[in-house]
Amino acid sequence: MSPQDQLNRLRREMDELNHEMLDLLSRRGALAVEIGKIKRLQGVERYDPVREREMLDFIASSNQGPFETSRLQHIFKEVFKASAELQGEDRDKTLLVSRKRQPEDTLVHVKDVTIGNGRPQLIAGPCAVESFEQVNAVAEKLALSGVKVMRGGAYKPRTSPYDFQGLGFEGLKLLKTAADRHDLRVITEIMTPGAVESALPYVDIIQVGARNMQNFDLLKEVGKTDKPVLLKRGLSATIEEFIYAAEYIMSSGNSQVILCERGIRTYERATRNTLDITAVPILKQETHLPVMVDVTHSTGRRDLLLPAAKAALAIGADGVMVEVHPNPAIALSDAQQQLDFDQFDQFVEGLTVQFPQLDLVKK
Ligand SMILES: O=C(O)C(=O)C[C@]1(C(=O)O)C=C[C@@H](O)C=C1
Repeated sequence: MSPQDQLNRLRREMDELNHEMLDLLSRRGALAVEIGKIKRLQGVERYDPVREREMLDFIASSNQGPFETSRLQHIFKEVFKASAELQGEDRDKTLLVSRKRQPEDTLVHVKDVTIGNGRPQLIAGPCAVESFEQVNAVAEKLALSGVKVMRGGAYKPRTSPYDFQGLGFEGLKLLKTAADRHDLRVITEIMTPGAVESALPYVDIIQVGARNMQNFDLLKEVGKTDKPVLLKRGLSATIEEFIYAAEYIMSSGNSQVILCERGIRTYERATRNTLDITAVPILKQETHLPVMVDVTHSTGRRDLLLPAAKAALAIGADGVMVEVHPNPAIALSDAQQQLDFDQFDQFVEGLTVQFPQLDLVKK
Protein backbone atom coordinates (compact mmCIF):
# COMPACT_ATOMS: atom_id res chain seq x y z
CA MET A 1 0.00 0.00 0.00
CA SER A 2 1.36 3.42 -0.94
CA PRO A 3 1.88 5.92 1.90
CA GLN A 4 -0.98 8.00 0.47
CA ASP A 5 -3.31 4.99 0.51
CA GLN A 6 -2.23 4.24 4.05
CA LEU A 7 -3.00 7.82 5.10
CA ASN A 8 -6.41 7.69 3.47
CA ARG A 9 -7.22 4.43 5.22
CA LEU A 10 -6.16 5.77 8.63
CA ARG A 11 -8.22 8.88 8.05
CA ARG A 12 -11.29 6.83 7.18
CA GLU A 13 -10.77 4.94 10.45
CA MET A 14 -10.46 8.24 12.25
CA ASP A 15 -13.72 9.44 10.67
CA GLU A 16 -15.45 6.33 11.97
CA LEU A 17 -14.11 6.94 15.47
CA ASN A 18 -15.22 10.59 15.28
CA HIS A 19 -18.64 9.33 14.37
CA GLU A 20 -18.67 6.94 17.33
CA MET A 21 -17.39 9.63 19.68
CA LEU A 22 -20.05 12.04 18.50
CA ASP A 23 -22.67 9.38 19.07
CA LEU A 24 -21.29 8.61 22.54
CA LEU A 25 -21.16 12.28 23.46
CA SER A 26 -24.72 12.82 22.29
CA ARG A 27 -25.92 9.81 24.28
CA ARG A 28 -23.96 11.04 27.29
CA GLY A 29 -25.56 14.49 26.89
CA ALA A 30 -29.05 12.93 26.78
CA LEU A 31 -28.27 11.04 30.02
CA ALA A 32 -27.10 14.29 31.64
CA VAL A 33 -30.40 15.92 30.70
CA GLU A 34 -32.30 13.02 32.34
CA ILE A 35 -30.10 13.24 35.46
CA GLY A 36 -30.72 17.01 35.51
CA LYS A 37 -34.51 16.46 35.53
CA ILE A 38 -34.27 14.09 38.51
CA LYS A 39 -32.00 16.47 40.38
CA ARG A 40 -34.38 19.33 39.73
CA LEU A 41 -37.22 17.23 41.20
CA GLN A 42 -35.01 16.48 44.20
CA GLY A 43 -34.20 20.17 44.51
CA VAL A 44 -30.41 19.57 44.48
CA GLU A 45 -27.67 21.44 42.61
CA ARG A 46 -26.86 20.06 39.17
CA TYR A 47 -23.18 20.83 39.65
CA ASP A 48 -21.68 17.99 41.71
CA PRO A 49 -17.92 18.43 42.21
CA VAL A 50 -17.62 15.23 44.26
CA ARG A 51 -19.09 13.14 41.43
CA GLU A 52 -16.82 14.91 38.95
CA ARG A 53 -13.80 14.15 41.15
CA GLU A 54 -14.74 10.45 41.20
CA MET A 55 -14.93 10.36 37.41
CA LEU A 56 -11.61 12.19 37.06
CA ASP A 57 -9.99 9.73 39.47
CA PHE A 58 -11.40 6.88 37.40
CA ILE A 59 -9.79 8.38 34.29
CA ALA A 60 -6.46 8.61 36.13
CA SER A 61 -6.56 4.97 37.21
CA SER A 62 -7.76 3.61 33.85
CA ASN A 63 -5.67 5.63 31.43
CA GLN A 64 -3.37 3.44 29.33
CA GLY A 65 -2.00 6.25 27.16
CA PRO A 66 -0.98 7.62 24.75
CA PHE A 67 -2.63 10.81 26.09
CA GLU A 68 -1.38 12.19 29.40
CA THR A 69 -3.87 11.83 32.24
CA SER A 70 -3.95 15.59 32.87
CA ARG A 71 -4.82 16.19 29.21
CA LEU A 72 -7.65 13.64 29.30
CA GLN A 73 -8.96 15.07 32.55
CA HIS A 74 -9.02 18.51 30.97
CA ILE A 75 -11.09 17.18 28.06
CA PHE A 76 -13.50 15.43 30.43
CA LYS A 77 -13.87 18.57 32.56
CA GLU A 78 -15.06 20.33 29.40
CA VAL A 79 -17.56 17.52 28.85
CA PHE A 80 -18.86 17.86 32.44
CA LYS A 81 -19.17 21.59 31.96
CA ALA A 82 -21.08 21.16 28.72
CA SER A 83 -23.33 18.56 30.38
CA ALA A 84 -24.13 20.90 33.25
CA GLU A 85 -24.99 23.56 30.67
CA LEU A 86 -27.39 21.11 29.03
CA GLN A 87 -28.95 20.64 32.43
CA GLY A 88 -29.63 24.36 32.43
CA GLU A 89 -27.04 24.98 35.08
CA ASP A 90 -24.73 27.97 35.07
CA ARG A 91 -21.89 26.69 37.24
CA ASP A 92 -20.61 30.18 37.95
CA LYS A 93 -23.95 31.01 39.53
CA THR A 94 -23.36 28.45 42.22
CA LEU A 95 -20.15 30.08 43.43
CA LEU A 96 -20.56 32.26 46.51
CA VAL A 97 -18.05 34.78 45.15
CA SER A 98 -19.89 35.09 41.83
CA ARG A 99 -21.38 38.38 40.71
CA LYS A 100 -24.16 36.33 39.12
CA ARG A 101 -25.13 35.11 42.55
CA GLN A 102 -24.74 38.48 44.28
CA PRO A 103 -25.01 41.42 41.86
CA GLU A 104 -24.20 44.10 44.44
CA ASP A 105 -20.63 44.85 45.53
CA THR A 106 -19.35 43.39 48.79
CA LEU A 107 -18.13 46.10 51.12
CA VAL A 108 -15.34 45.05 53.44
CA HIS A 109 -15.45 46.77 56.82
CA VAL A 110 -12.26 47.16 58.79
CA LYS A 111 -13.48 48.92 61.89
CA ASP A 112 -14.31 52.44 60.59
CA VAL A 113 -12.63 51.88 57.20
CA THR A 114 -14.59 50.56 54.22
CA ILE A 115 -13.02 48.88 51.20
CA GLY A 116 -15.01 48.64 47.99
CA ASN A 117 -17.28 51.67 48.40
CA GLY A 118 -15.94 53.64 45.43
CA ARG A 119 -13.36 55.54 47.47
CA PRO A 120 -10.07 53.72 46.86
CA GLN A 121 -7.87 52.90 49.85
CA LEU A 122 -4.13 53.25 50.02
CA ILE A 123 -2.54 50.52 52.13
CA ALA A 124 1.11 51.20 52.90
CA GLY A 125 3.91 50.15 55.20
CA PRO A 126 7.24 48.37 55.31
CA CYS A 127 7.86 45.03 53.70
CA ALA A 128 8.94 43.57 57.04
CA VAL A 129 8.67 44.65 60.66
CA GLU A 130 12.27 45.14 61.72
CA SER A 131 12.08 47.08 65.01
CA PHE A 132 9.64 49.19 66.98
CA GLU A 133 11.45 52.39 65.95
CA GLN A 134 11.13 51.47 62.28
CA VAL A 135 7.40 50.60 62.32
CA ASN A 136 6.60 53.52 64.58
CA ALA A 137 8.33 55.96 62.21
CA VAL A 138 6.38 54.54 59.27
CA ALA A 139 3.10 54.63 61.22
CA GLU A 140 3.65 58.27 62.10
CA LYS A 141 4.40 59.10 58.48
CA LEU A 142 1.34 57.22 57.18
CA ALA A 143 -0.99 58.88 59.66
CA LEU A 144 0.30 62.30 58.62
CA SER A 145 -0.33 61.38 54.97
CA GLY A 146 -3.90 60.31 55.69
CA VAL A 147 -3.42 56.56 55.20
CA LYS A 148 -5.74 54.44 57.35
CA VAL A 149 -4.41 50.90 56.96
CA MET A 150 -0.79 49.92 57.58
CA ARG A 151 0.88 46.80 56.23
CA GLY A 152 3.96 45.08 57.64
CA GLY A 153 5.29 41.55 57.51
CA ALA A 154 6.00 39.72 60.77
CA TYR A 155 6.11 36.26 59.20
CA LYS A 156 8.05 36.52 55.93
CA PRO A 157 7.84 33.82 53.27
CA ARG A 158 11.26 34.34 51.69
CA THR A 159 12.55 32.63 48.59
CA SER A 160 15.86 31.83 50.26
CA PRO A 161 15.99 30.20 53.71
CA TYR A 162 19.03 32.38 54.45
CA ASP A 163 17.10 35.63 54.01
CA PHE A 164 15.49 37.49 56.92
CA GLN A 165 12.46 35.43 57.96
CA GLY A 166 10.69 38.13 59.96
CA LEU A 167 10.33 38.73 63.70
CA GLY A 168 7.33 36.40 63.96
CA PHE A 169 4.90 36.88 66.82
CA GLU A 170 7.09 39.60 68.41
CA GLY A 171 6.91 41.52 65.14
CA LEU A 172 3.14 41.27 65.19
CA LYS A 173 3.03 42.90 68.61
CA LEU A 174 5.39 45.71 67.57
CA LEU A 175 3.28 46.39 64.48
CA LYS A 176 0.05 46.54 66.47
CA THR A 177 1.55 48.82 69.14
CA ALA A 178 2.85 51.26 66.53
CA ALA A 179 -0.40 51.18 64.55
CA ASP A 180 -2.53 51.79 67.66
CA ARG A 181 -0.37 54.73 68.62
CA HIS A 182 -1.24 56.41 65.32
CA ASP A 183 -4.80 55.13 64.98
CA LEU A 184 -4.10 52.86 62.01
CA ARG A 185 -5.63 49.48 61.13
CA VAL A 186 -3.20 46.59 60.65
CA ILE A 187 -2.82 44.12 57.78
CA THR A 188 -0.24 41.38 58.01
CA GLU A 189 0.45 38.02 56.44
CA ILE A 190 -0.27 34.80 58.31
CA MET A 191 1.43 31.76 56.82
CA THR A 192 0.11 28.72 58.65
CA PRO A 193 -3.31 27.60 59.91
CA GLY A 194 -1.80 27.16 63.38
CA ALA A 195 -0.74 30.82 63.59
CA VAL A 196 -4.17 32.26 62.78
CA GLU A 197 -5.82 32.17 66.18
CA SER A 198 -2.96 33.69 68.16
CA ALA A 199 -2.63 36.48 65.57
CA LEU A 200 -6.28 37.56 65.72
CA PRO A 201 -5.96 40.13 68.55
CA TYR A 202 -3.15 41.86 66.63
CA VAL A 203 -4.57 42.11 63.11
CA ASP A 204 -7.50 43.87 61.46
CA ILE A 205 -7.03 42.26 58.03
CA ILE A 206 -5.37 38.87 57.57
CA GLN A 207 -3.26 38.63 54.44
CA VAL A 208 -2.89 35.32 52.63
CA GLY A 209 0.23 35.68 50.53
CA ALA A 210 0.78 34.71 46.91
CA ARG A 211 2.75 31.60 47.87
CA ASN A 212 -0.11 30.43 50.04
CA MET A 213 -2.99 31.13 47.66
CA GLN A 214 -3.64 27.41 47.32
CA ASN A 215 -2.83 26.47 50.90
CA PHE A 216 -6.35 25.15 51.30
CA ASP A 217 -6.05 24.44 55.02
CA LEU A 218 -5.00 28.04 55.60
CA LEU A 219 -7.84 29.33 53.41
CA LYS A 220 -10.35 27.28 55.40
CA GLU A 221 -8.88 28.44 58.70
CA VAL A 222 -9.03 32.16 57.85
CA GLY A 223 -12.50 31.46 56.45
CA LYS A 224 -13.62 30.46 59.94
CA THR A 225 -12.63 33.82 61.44
CA ASP A 226 -14.63 37.03 61.33
CA LYS A 227 -11.63 39.12 60.21
CA PRO A 228 -11.44 40.50 56.69
CA VAL A 229 -8.98 38.57 54.53
CA LEU A 230 -6.85 39.99 51.75
CA LEU A 231 -6.05 37.16 49.34
CA LYS A 232 -3.13 37.66 46.99
CA ARG A 233 -3.08 36.02 43.59
CA GLY A 234 -0.60 33.15 43.34
CA LEU A 235 2.59 33.64 41.34
CA SER A 236 1.37 31.42 38.53
CA ALA A 237 -2.33 31.27 39.29
CA THR A 238 -4.95 31.73 36.63
CA ILE A 239 -7.85 34.03 37.38
CA GLU A 240 -10.09 30.98 37.71
CA GLU A 241 -7.80 29.41 40.33
CA PHE A 242 -7.68 32.75 42.16
CA ILE A 243 -11.48 32.90 42.23
CA TYR A 244 -11.73 29.34 43.54
CA ALA A 245 -9.23 30.16 46.30
CA ALA A 246 -11.52 33.03 47.37
CA GLU A 247 -14.43 30.59 47.24
CA TYR A 248 -12.62 28.42 49.82
CA ILE A 249 -12.63 31.33 52.26
CA MET A 250 -16.23 32.28 51.58
CA SER A 251 -17.51 28.72 51.73
CA SER A 252 -15.90 28.38 55.17
CA GLY A 253 -18.12 31.22 56.38
CA ASN A 254 -16.17 34.43 55.86
CA SER A 255 -17.55 36.79 53.22
CA GLN A 256 -15.19 39.66 54.01
CA VAL A 257 -12.66 38.90 51.28
CA ILE A 258 -10.50 41.32 49.29
CA LEU A 259 -8.73 40.09 46.16
CA CYS A 260 -5.27 41.44 45.42
CA GLU A 261 -3.55 41.32 42.04
CA ARG A 262 0.21 41.32 42.66
CA GLY A 263 1.68 40.42 39.30
CA ILE A 264 2.23 37.01 37.80
CA ARG A 265 5.31 35.20 36.61
CA THR A 266 5.97 35.52 32.89
CA TYR A 267 9.06 35.42 30.68
CA GLU A 268 9.41 39.21 31.00
CA ARG A 269 12.33 40.25 33.22
CA ALA A 270 12.06 44.05 32.99
CA THR A 271 9.77 43.97 35.98
CA ARG A 272 9.85 41.59 38.95
CA ASN A 273 6.47 40.17 37.93
CA THR A 274 4.05 41.13 35.18
CA LEU A 275 1.17 43.21 36.47
CA ASP A 276 -1.94 41.64 34.96
CA ILE A 277 -3.88 44.87 34.93
CA THR A 278 -6.92 43.50 33.12
CA ALA A 279 -7.36 40.97 35.93
CA VAL A 280 -8.85 43.88 37.89
CA PRO A 281 -11.95 44.47 35.72
CA ILE A 282 -12.27 40.74 35.05
CA LEU A 283 -12.34 39.99 38.78
CA LYS A 284 -14.80 42.83 39.33
CA GLN A 285 -17.08 41.48 36.61
CA GLU A 286 -16.88 37.87 37.73
CA THR A 287 -17.02 38.44 41.49
CA HIS A 288 -18.61 40.94 43.83
CA LEU A 289 -15.45 41.29 45.94
CA PRO A 290 -13.23 44.38 46.21
CA VAL A 291 -10.02 44.18 44.19
CA MET A 292 -6.74 45.82 45.13
CA VAL A 293 -3.39 46.03 43.33
CA ASP A 294 -0.02 45.56 45.01
CA VAL A 295 2.19 47.81 42.91
CA THR A 296 5.38 47.01 44.82
CA HIS A 297 5.48 43.27 44.23
CA SER A 298 4.04 43.40 40.75
CA THR A 299 6.65 45.81 39.41
CA GLY A 300 9.55 45.47 41.85
CA ARG A 301 10.64 48.88 40.59
CA ARG A 302 10.37 52.20 42.40
CA ASP A 303 10.08 54.17 39.15
CA LEU A 304 6.99 52.20 38.13
CA LEU A 305 5.03 52.41 41.37
CA LEU A 306 3.18 55.62 40.56
CA PRO A 307 2.30 54.78 36.94
CA ALA A 308 1.17 51.30 38.00
CA ALA A 309 -0.94 52.74 40.83
CA LYS A 310 -2.56 55.22 38.42
CA ALA A 311 -3.29 52.42 35.99
CA ALA A 312 -4.80 50.33 38.79
CA LEU A 313 -7.17 53.08 39.91
CA ALA A 314 -8.02 54.06 36.33
CA ILE A 315 -9.04 50.49 35.53
CA GLY A 316 -11.28 50.27 38.59
CA ALA A 317 -9.24 48.90 41.50
CA ASP A 318 -10.61 49.53 44.99
CA GLY A 319 -7.20 50.37 46.29
CA VAL A 320 -3.46 50.14 46.01
CA MET A 321 -0.79 48.57 48.25
CA VAL A 322 2.68 50.03 48.36
CA GLU A 323 5.77 49.54 50.53
CA VAL A 324 7.36 52.35 52.52
CA HIS A 325 10.48 52.24 54.69
CA PRO A 326 12.34 54.98 56.62
CA ASN A 327 15.58 53.95 54.95
CA PRO A 328 15.05 51.43 52.13
CA ALA A 329 18.78 51.07 51.46
CA ILE A 330 19.26 49.25 54.77
CA ALA A 331 15.93 47.40 54.75
CA LEU A 332 16.22 43.71 55.68
CA SER A 333 14.04 42.76 52.70
CA ASP A 334 12.98 44.27 49.37
CA ALA A 335 15.55 47.10 49.57
CA GLN A 336 15.17 47.77 45.83
CA GLN A 337 11.52 48.53 45.75
CA GLN A 338 10.40 50.30 48.93
CA LEU A 339 9.79 54.04 48.95
CA ASP A 340 11.50 56.37 51.41
CA PHE A 341 9.36 59.07 53.04
CA ASP A 342 10.06 61.78 50.46
CA GLN A 343 9.34 59.38 47.62
CA PHE A 344 6.15 58.34 49.41
CA ASP A 345 5.07 62.00 49.60
CA GLN A 346 5.60 62.31 45.86
CA PHE A 347 3.73 59.08 45.28
CA VAL A 348 0.71 60.20 47.31
CA GLU A 349 0.73 63.64 45.71
CA GLY A 350 0.97 62.20 42.20
CA LEU A 351 -1.88 59.82 42.86
CA THR A 352 -4.24 62.28 44.59
CA VAL A 353 -3.85 64.87 41.83
CA GLN A 354 -5.43 62.42 39.43
CA PHE A 355 -7.59 60.52 41.92
CA PRO A 356 -8.89 63.00 44.52
CA GLN A 357 -11.48 60.39 45.56
CA LEU A 358 -8.67 58.42 47.28
CA ASP A 359 -9.81 57.84 50.87
CA LEU A 360 -7.09 59.75 52.74
CA VAL A 361 -7.80 61.65 55.93
CA LYS A 362 -4.90 63.86 56.86
CA LYS A 363 -4.31 64.35 60.56
O1 LIG B 1 -23.93 12.71 37.72
C1 LIG B 1 -24.49 13.80 37.86
O2 LIG B 1 -24.99 14.15 38.95
C2 LIG B 1 -24.61 14.74 36.72
O3 LIG B 1 -25.27 15.76 36.87
C3 LIG B 1 -23.87 14.46 35.48
C4 LIG B 1 -22.56 15.19 35.38
C5 LIG B 1 -21.75 14.57 34.20
O4 LIG B 1 -21.76 15.16 33.14
O5 LIG B 1 -21.16 13.52 34.41
C6 LIG B 1 -22.81 16.61 35.13
C7 LIG B 1 -22.61 17.58 36.06
C8 LIG B 1 -22.21 17.28 37.43
O6 LIG B 1 -21.35 18.26 37.92
C9 LIG B 1 -21.64 15.95 37.57
C10 LIG B 1 -21.80 14.99 36.64
